[in-house]
Amino acid sequence: MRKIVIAGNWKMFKTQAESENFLRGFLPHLEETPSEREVILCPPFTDLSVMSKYLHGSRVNLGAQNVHWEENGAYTGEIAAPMLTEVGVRYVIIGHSERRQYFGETDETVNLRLKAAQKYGLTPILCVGETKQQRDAGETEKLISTQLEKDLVDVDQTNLIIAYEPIWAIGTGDTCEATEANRVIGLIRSQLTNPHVSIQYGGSVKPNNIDEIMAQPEIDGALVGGASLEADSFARIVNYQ
Ligand SMILES: O=C(CO)COP(=O)(O)O
Repeated sequence: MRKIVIAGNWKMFKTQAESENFLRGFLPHLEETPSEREVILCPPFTDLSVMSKYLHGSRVNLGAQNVHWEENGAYTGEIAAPMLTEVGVRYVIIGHSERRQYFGETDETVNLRLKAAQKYGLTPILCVGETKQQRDAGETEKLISTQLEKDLVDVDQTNLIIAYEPIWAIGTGDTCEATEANRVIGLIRSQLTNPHVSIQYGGSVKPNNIDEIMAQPEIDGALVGGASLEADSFARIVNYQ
């Protein structure tokens, strides 16, 4: 069975006080959320500890936005898996296009991070997706196939979530057509050895398009940026019809 997974990626937004304020507004909405839906929030590192305490006993799980492959060491600015698990983190986004684009993330380092996350019991959310230029050149399938091939070397597919995030749809309001996202996600699934991996769509997911996205047979959830920053809007997404 493929699990439905709705995750909010807060990127570099929200102080601790703002994160608590969000939870005050968001948690009451979850009374309406079907129990089989997994709800995850991925805030900045500094919010994790305070949110973990606030979320104690709630059904919301915490995710981080990155993890290093070593257990500790001289890696200024990085974070290690045991530091995350100690504060209650269960998931971690790896290989987001913003990491690949601005911070030198490569398929090789993505692969190292995936394996390290799993070693310490975290479930990685691996992001893949093409640029506008690659899409226009007809290279979408090839690009994603190469990313998967390189990123998933020796990765355990029984503890993995994948997010298809076309880069041109991120933060642009220019959502990928639901049927097209469904098609690409079907292709991603055909390249996996485990048919039960949940595959999310990400890129301008909003309250007004979530129902159509989730109606697609191949799409198992959403990775939401901007629309996860506001309690009412993320609640509407989590409580899609
Ligand atoms: O990058 C994303 C989630 O990881 C998507 O961001 P937006 O929902 O703001 O387009």
